[in-house]
Amino acid sequence: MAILVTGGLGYIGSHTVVELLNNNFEVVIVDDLSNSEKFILKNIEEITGRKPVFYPFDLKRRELLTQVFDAHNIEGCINFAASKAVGESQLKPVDYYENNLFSLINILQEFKEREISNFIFSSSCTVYGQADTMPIDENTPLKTPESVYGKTKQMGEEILIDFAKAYQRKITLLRYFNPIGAHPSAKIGELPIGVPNNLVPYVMQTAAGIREKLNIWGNDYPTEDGTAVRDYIYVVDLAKAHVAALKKLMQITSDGTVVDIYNLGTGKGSSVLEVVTAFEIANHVEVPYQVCDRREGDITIAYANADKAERELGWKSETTLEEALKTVWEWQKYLETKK
Ligand SMILES: NC(=O)c1ccc[n+]([C@@H]2O[C@H](COP(=O)([O-])OP(=O)(O)OC[C@H]3O[C@@H](n4cnc5c(N)ncnc54)[C@H](O)[C@@H]3O)[C@@H](O)[C@H]2O)c1
Ligand SMILES: O=c1ccn([C@@H]2O[C@H](COP(=O)(O)OP(=O)(O)O[C@H]3O[C@H](CO)[C@H](O)[C@H](O)[C@H]3O)[C@@H](O)[C@H]2O)c(=O)[nH]1
Repeated sequence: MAILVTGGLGYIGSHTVVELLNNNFEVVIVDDLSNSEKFILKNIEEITGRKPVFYPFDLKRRELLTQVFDAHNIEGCINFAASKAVGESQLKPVDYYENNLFSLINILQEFKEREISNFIFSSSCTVYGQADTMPIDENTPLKTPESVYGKTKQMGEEILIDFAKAYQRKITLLRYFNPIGAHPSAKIGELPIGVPNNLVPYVMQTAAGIREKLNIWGNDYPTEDGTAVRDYIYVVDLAKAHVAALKKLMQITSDGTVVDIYNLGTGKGSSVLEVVTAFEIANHVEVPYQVCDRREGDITIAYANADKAERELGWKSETTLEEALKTVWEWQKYLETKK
């Protein structure tokens, strides 16, 4: 019996594969390497001493996916594979809908035909938009996301709920807040391909001298220091939540529909300036910055109420912001050795 992990060589996927292997799951990865690199597979093997099965192809190729389901006894899927750049999604909407939704539908067709259950979906707190109250729990009303990327997440959730209801299957939607950090071994982390859009990779590259200055997008928000607030969750903690969610889903033996939804965050909001300062203190480096206009589409504040995950999955975030930011710097040093 094996778990299919799509996008398993990507940032969150690779950390989750490590946790799955450490928990003795058999893992089958499908990843087309569109936003990841093959050396991550070797490093996963070095960290865990175990070898996941790996297929390098695009999930939109249904016939290849069918062969994977024929070859392995798949009993569940964690679906990370998706395109995730918010700005790019506005410029290439059709490509984003195609990649994020066709991939999902192809997997669900296999599930449907083979009576497989246990599906875990990577969703995002972007489905809440700018929530009216903080912290954000799972009952906070959803808003139409600003970006095409966000819409693919909301549509993905709806497709999965309909799938679970119609075919009596078990699904879990995990809404991540802002994942950061790298594995303590510094052998896997977020690959900086091109100019980073996200805060922490940009901070990392600025500290390393790859970027001259961090642009802080706005200091006129109605927050304590004027910069926007997010909930930064350590990626290894996030990976562990997937294992907990999968175990819970697999333990449910009764036939029938199960739709579980969990917010995964720390419960604590940090401003952009707080992240910059924490990075400097944790790593004894300087992060030069300048304040610029707000970035279009950004919200003011988002942080999670993750009590439901603690109650029902026995999971909670354990790593502090400073600890997580230390692993970011170790990862940057590792990347320099690979040049
Ligand atoms: N990183 C975040 O801030 C964040 C926040 C919320 C939700 N998410 C979601 O979590 C998931 C994982 O994010 P990540 O940060 O690890 O991204 P990532 O880009 O590092 O990983 C995604 C992986 O999927 C692969 N992939 C993409 N399209 C594919 C396809 N059609 N066929 C096969 N492989 C394909 C890529 O090569 C990559 O390795 C995504 O669904 C993302 O939308 C991420
Ligand atoms: O160079 C930068 C990059 C970011 N920021 C600021 O840092 C904060 C965090 O920005 P990120 O881009 O790291 O994260 P977002 O919260 O904007 O978006 C991320 O989290 C979302 C969920 O809320 C989606 O999942 C999305 O895919 C993912 O990129 C924002 O206030 C942003 O304006 C800067 O000031 N400078």
